[in-house]
Amino acid sequence: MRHGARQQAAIEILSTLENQRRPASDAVKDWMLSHRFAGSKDRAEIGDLVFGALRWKQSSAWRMGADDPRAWVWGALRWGFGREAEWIEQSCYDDPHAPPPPTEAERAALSGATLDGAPAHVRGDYPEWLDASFARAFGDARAEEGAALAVPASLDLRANTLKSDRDRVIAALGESPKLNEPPSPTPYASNGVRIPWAQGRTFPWATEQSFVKGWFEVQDEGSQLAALLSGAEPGMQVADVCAGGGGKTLALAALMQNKGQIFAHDVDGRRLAPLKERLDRAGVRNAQIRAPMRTKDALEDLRERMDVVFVDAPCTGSGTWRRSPDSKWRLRPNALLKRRDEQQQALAMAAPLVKPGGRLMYVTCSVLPEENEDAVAAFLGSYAGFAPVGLTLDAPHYVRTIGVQMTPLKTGCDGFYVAALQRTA
Ligand SMILES: C[S@@+](CC[C@H](N)C(=O)[O-])C[C@H]1O[C@@H](n2cnc3c(N)ncnc32)[C@H](O)[C@@H]1O
Repeated sequence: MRHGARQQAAIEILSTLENQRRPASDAVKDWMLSHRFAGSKDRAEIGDLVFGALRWKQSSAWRMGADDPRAWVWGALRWGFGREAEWIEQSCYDDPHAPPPPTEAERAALSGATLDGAPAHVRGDYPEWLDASFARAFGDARAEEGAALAVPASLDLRANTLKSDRDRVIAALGESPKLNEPPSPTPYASNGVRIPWAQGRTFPWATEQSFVKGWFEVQDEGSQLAALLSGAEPGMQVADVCAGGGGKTLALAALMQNKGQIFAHDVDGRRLAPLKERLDRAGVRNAQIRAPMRTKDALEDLRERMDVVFVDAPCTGSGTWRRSPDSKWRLRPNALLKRRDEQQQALAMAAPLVKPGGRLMYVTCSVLPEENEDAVAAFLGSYAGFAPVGLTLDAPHYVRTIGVQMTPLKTGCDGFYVAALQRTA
């Protein structure tokens, strides 16, 4: 396929999404299945175009003066991926399968449109209904913060110190012919490895020998820093009560060096399914998976015994919009309300497990104050015996009334919020 045909494919995929509330990745997959002639390079570039269109949808619509898939795709090409207006126009003339060439108005927009006078939610490509939340979180920097949440993200890995170390992971991956350049250390997390985003390329990390041997896990640097901030150490008793697929469990277990005990639980037992295999591959020997039980509290015997209880709370995921740009447009106010309820339930489940003097960690991959410092304040309002603890984060971040906030703009990782509470009574 030539560039024009790829643009047309992206426009078609985005048009089908217009009437359906489903993940863009599903629509891309469906299109690929029904267009078997598309090669791997086509697939990668069409995927980038679809996601790019969604990343910068509002700012593209503003600049192009039209809010439709054609405007979003060309907006992404022009201002997201930096293609010249002439290149875009020429790609339409070169190819019978391309979209009709730009009109006079479109040509003028592609060569000279700006975001002058656009409101913050348009400049920052985030939903208008979240403007008050973004203003609370970031004030005048909200458009810039939103824009940084729209840019494609690097692939971050965590070297697993139970089996390897960062230098060995970098050396092993550096030999891969599938990478343009060797990976580098992430700037703040001690075991982080970063593979920069490259247009039209996805790195098939799961087939790397070093992955199969358990040398690394895929984990954003912000998530690694959240685990480090917990203070989990060898010999401790730790409960990860929102363990899901176990990204944090694995990071916490590595910090514990197989000494002490880590308990992984989730209210949804199905989410724990991949964990056993992941723990085995990573060489973790001190983890117990505690699936929920129908008639009994699966965590009953852990009450008041834990040094650290980690709540990686269910949230909107607004801090990960770089990785799933369509989710920002699918998010609705009632989903935020639901997540806020779940956050209080998760904290209520976690609190009784903390021993006196122990720590309750509350973490989200969100930038919205409602599910971050507000959630912690609401918990503190109804539970006596916990007090916020200051956190030392050696990376640029926002300090909140309680806890710390990392963002792509400030910290260079996904938007993670972390708070630590100590049990005082
Ligand atoms: C952010 S995800 C966890 C991700 C995981 N810790 C990781 O690092 O891979 C949040 C988890 O909280 C769980 N959870 C806990 N309490 C919940 C509640 N009351 N309602 C919904 N989900 C809840 C969800 O099932 C989900 O697996």
